[in-house]
Amino acid sequence: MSNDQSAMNELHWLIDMVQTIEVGLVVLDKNYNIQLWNGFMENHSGISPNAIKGKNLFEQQPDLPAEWLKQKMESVFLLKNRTFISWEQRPYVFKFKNYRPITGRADYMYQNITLLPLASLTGQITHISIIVYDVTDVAVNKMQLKSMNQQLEEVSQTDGLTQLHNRRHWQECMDREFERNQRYQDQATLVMIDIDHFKTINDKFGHPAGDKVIQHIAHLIKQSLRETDCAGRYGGEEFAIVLPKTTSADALFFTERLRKKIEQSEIIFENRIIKVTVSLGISEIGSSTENSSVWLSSADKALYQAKKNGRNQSYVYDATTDDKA
Ligand SMILES: Nc1nc2c(ncn2[C@@H]2O[C@H](COP(=O)(O)OP(=O)(O)OP(=O)(O)O)[C@@H](O)[C@H]2O)c(=O)[nH]1
Repeated sequence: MSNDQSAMNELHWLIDMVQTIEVGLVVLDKNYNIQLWNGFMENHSGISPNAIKGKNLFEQQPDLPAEWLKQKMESVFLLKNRTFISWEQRPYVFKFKNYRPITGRADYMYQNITLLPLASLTGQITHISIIVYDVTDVAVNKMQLKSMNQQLEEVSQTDGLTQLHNRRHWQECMDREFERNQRYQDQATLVMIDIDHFKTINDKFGHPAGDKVIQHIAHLIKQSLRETDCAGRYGGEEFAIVLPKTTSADALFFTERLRKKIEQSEIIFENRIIKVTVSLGISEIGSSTENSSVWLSSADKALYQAKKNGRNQSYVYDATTDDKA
């Protein structure tokens, strides 16, 4: 075979490969007129190379992000460097429908794109190539994994019975708020809530009824919170709330409103009416609150005092009478 024949064969093979490869290939001149549009592009756009050749890309594909893409291509022409566009930066450039059955959850094909400067025989950059990779499978897998990790993280931070933060995560919230408070010299108050005579409820109505009472209280707590408040189930029938930017006087308004709401509410369990009350301990960060453990224990002392004073009430921690509490 002569050299000429061999070169012709190679060219023929290359053209065949360009047409059938599972990657989109487009060549444009400086005016964005299409010089090459391979089989992949035809299959996904429904437009044949013959129909589109010589025509302006942006007129033929009106869904393209024209200004943004032109800017990218201008810099490729200017700097003579290739540019890479990831699906994470922009899910797709060409709006091609996704037909893959496994990745049926994605409406459009996710794409990685390379913009490649093409030099003429004289070394000038006269054309640009757009290479389109279908990365729908990778993108969908990655997004599924991310959403599963988010769900796992949420589950690991949530109390199963009440959907409030669990103790560990709530404690992280409290530590963070304490540190923020120390840095900005702000106000913050901690509230501990305990259901009164809960053992009696369990004994009288049974453990499932007790669980329903816990859920009911958690629901009323959630209803009363602001976006920035952080509430958790601290123990069996004990709840804890961090109220950022709140003084103990303001917290007392909050706890009394919540306490009355709980007192006035009823839980129906197997056609029986259960009524409960709660006791609440309040502690604002003050000069003697050395660390978050001290903050927590002062709210606990206030709660103890509320119980001691007869239950169904709020009690504000007072550092000056701490010994007596
Ligand atoms: N149903 C149910 N009961 C729980 C759960 N966790 C803890 N308890 C029960 O809660 C009761 C707590 O009782 P105590 O700590 O003695 O206090 P109390 O009866 O609430 O009385 P005071 O707090 O002094 O008003 C115990 O009987 C625990 O078994 C839970 O998840 N579900």
